[in-house]
Parts: sequence; structure tokens; C-alpha cells
Amino acid sequence: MASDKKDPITFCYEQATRRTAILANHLSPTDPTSPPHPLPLPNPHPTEASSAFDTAAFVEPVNASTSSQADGGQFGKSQPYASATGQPTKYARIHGEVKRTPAVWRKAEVPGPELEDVLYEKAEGEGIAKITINRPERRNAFRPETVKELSRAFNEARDDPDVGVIIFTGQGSLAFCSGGDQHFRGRGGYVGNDRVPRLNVLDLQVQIRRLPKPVVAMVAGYAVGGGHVLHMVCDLTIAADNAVFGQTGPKVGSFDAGYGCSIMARTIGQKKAREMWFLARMYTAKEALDMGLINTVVPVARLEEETLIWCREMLRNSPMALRVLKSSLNAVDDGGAGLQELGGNATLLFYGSEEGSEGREAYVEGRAPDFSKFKRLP
Ligand SMILES: CC(C)(COP(=O)(O)OP(=O)(O)OC[C@H]1O[C@@H](n2cnc3c(N)ncnc32)[C@H](O)[C@@H]1OP(=O)(O)O)[C@@H](O)C(=O)NCCC(=O)NCCSC(=O)c1cc(O)c2ccccc2c1O
Repeated sequence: MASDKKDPITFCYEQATRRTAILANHLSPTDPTSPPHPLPLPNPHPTEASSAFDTAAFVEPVNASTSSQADGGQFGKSQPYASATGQPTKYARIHGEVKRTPAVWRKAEVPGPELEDVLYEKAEGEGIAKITINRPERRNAFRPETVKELSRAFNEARDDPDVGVIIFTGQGSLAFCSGGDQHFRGRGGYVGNDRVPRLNVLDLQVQIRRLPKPVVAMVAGYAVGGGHVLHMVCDLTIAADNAVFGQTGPKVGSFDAGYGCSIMARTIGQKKAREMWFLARMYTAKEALDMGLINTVVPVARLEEETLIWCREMLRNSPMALRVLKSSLNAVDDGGAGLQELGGNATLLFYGSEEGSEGREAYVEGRAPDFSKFKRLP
């Protein structure tokens, strides 16, 4: 059609812009303060909106070879605003780019005794909490006290209305977590200061699974044994390129036949899950990405930067939408407990409605509720 024909100048400009965008995408530095690309092109239509965005900072439509998922994030590209036209979408223009600056972490209080094995921090001015297993000399293996402290920290993050997303990680770059500390393992479980044997990490898994805010595992180094299950119960996993994943249970006389099996099989499929458990091999970050066990891989030096970008993107979105989605994604596998979680969110929303309030107000005022004003929608 004639209307589809473009004048030669516009055509050449668009071609050049697209190619420059691709080039810029490959060259652009990770330093957030650097300009998005080195080759600015003049705009042939200067009257068109000059947005805060540089066209060339946008890339080709996402496809298998340009998405951060496909390249394992190795190019450090987060592409939340893929565009079908090569031009920034209206959403991208309105919202701007997600900032890449480091977080300013502040130690935050967790009620009760001082934490020994765990660090609890919050990012200044942002709704992000960070919970860190701090036993690097044991590759962040957990003992019963570690798990108790983790549980307290997760509770605090859950209850804090300023926290919207939680990062779960291990201290140092050698391990996220190497599972239960074998030095504390007795016949009935892991034995803590009270001499009682426990498998209390199972309660922690449930706590993370049901926590109504996204929990992001930030994994450098080993995530093995019970530490591997912990990253699996998190909502997302951002891995460093030195990350190693695996179950060691059958090698050390243990297994997690609960979430350790069910969530794994749901995530990577039955065949891979059986391979992972029966052979107890270790897998690289790239292999883990290929089997859908994790969300992205970045160079270890960029691990926190990338994790923060994902967190900040989620924080832009509706907290209630994320909450209901998490419970819904859980419900499909969690049976009655999953439905209870999802149903609780329906009640929460209903309590906030006029119809729900009418019932409460009528009771308190000692009158019959008038539900007639509420439409029975199709
Ligand atoms: C993680 C490793 C592959 C790292 O190897 P690397 O060679 O880099 O380091 P070292 O092996 O030298 O370790 C350094 C240092 O840390 C100690 N350490 C590491 N992991 C543990 C651990 N899990 N427990 C105790 N100590 C650990 C190690 O001894 C070294 O200390 P030194 O003093 O000797 O210098 C490698 O370390 C490794 O394979 N670790 C063991 C991984 C493992 O088997 N974990 C336990 C799996 S079972 C489990 O986690 C589990 C827990 C539960 O609570 C369950 C509950 C319910 C059901 C199932 C459960 C379950 O399966």
C-alpha cells in the first residue's frame, strides 16, 4: 500500500537507528553513569517528542539471540522494555529506565536476641530487604540456630510494610548455602544448642513459599543440598557465573522428599529431577539456566547490580497483583494449603470493598445489612 511506503530519508534513518541500537546494545558499558551509546544520530523529525529516552538505548525486538534469558544475561542486559518498533514504547517513556545504582544497605533490627549467623539489612529509601546467611567458613551451611534466625528475619521482612521484595543470599562469593551443617547432624535431625534434634529448615521452606512478597535468591558459588532446596523455594533465582547447583543428599545419607522433589520436578521436569537426585551431580550456572532452574546468569561482579534491577522492576508493579499471583502460582501445586493461601487473598480484597464493609458496619450498628445495592455481575 502507498501509505506503507516511506520516504528514503526516513527509511535510511530508521535502518541506521536500528543498527546503531543493536551495536549500542553490545557495546554499552555497565557503568550506569555512562551515556547509553557512543554514536548519536540526528533526528530527521525534530518536532517529534524528545523524550528522556535515547532511541538507541532500545534494542531490536526480543528474540532468542537478544534476550537476556537467552544469552544468560552474560552481556549484562536487562531488557524490560522490549519494543516491536525499535522505538521506546509509551510505557518506557513514562516510567524511565530502572536505576542500576548500588543499594545503600543499613543493618535493620530483628526483634529478639542479636543475630549471630544471619545478617538482616534494608536498602535505604527502597523497599528491599536483604537476608544473608553469614557462615562463609562453612560455605554458609546452616545449623538449627541459623534456621531459627532466618525464620525471624523473614518474619520481620514479611511484617514490615516498607519491604516489598526480599533478597536471600549467602555471605561471600563461594557459596549461597551448602545445606545442613553435617557437624550438627545427629540421629533425629540437626542438633542445636537445646540438644533437640530438628529438621527445622522444612518450616523455613514453607515460610518462604507462603511469604506474600517476592523472595529472590541471589546465588554466587555453591547452592547444594538443603541450600539448593532453599533457592528452589524462592520465587526467582539470579545466579553468578560461578554458581554451582546440585543435590548431595544421596552421597551423604540424606534426601529431601518434600519440596526438594516436588518443586524441583515442577520446575525442571521429572527426568531432570530424577537425574539431579539419583546421580547427585553438580551443574554449572549455564546448565541450570538451560534447564529452567534459575532465571538469569550474570558475571559474579554484577550479581547484586542485576538482582537489584529485578527487585526494582518488581517494586514498580502492584504489590497486590504480585501477592495474588504468587499465591495462585503456589495454589496449583499446594493442594488445600495453596487454596487457603489464595482464598485468604480473596478475603483480604473483599474486606477492602464496599460490599464487605457493609456487612461489618451493619453488624456494628445493629442493623440488617443492605446488600441489594451490590450488583450480581455476570
Ligand atoms: C559445598 C562444597 C561442594 C564446597 O566444596 P569446597 O571444596 O569449595 O569447600 P570445602 O569442602 O573445603 O568446604 C569448606 C569448609 O566448609 C565446610 N562445609 C562445607 N559444607 C558443609 C556442610 N554442609 N556441613 C558442614 N561443613 C561444611 C567444610 O567442611 C570445610 O570446612 P573445614 O573446616 O574442613 O575447612 C562442599 O563443602 C560440600 O560438598 N559440602 C557438603 C554439602 C552437603 O552434603 N550438604 C548437606 C546435604 S543434606 C542437607 O543439607 C539437608 C538438610 C536438612 O535440614 C534436611 C531436612 C530435611 C530433609 C532433608 C534435609 C537435607 O538433605
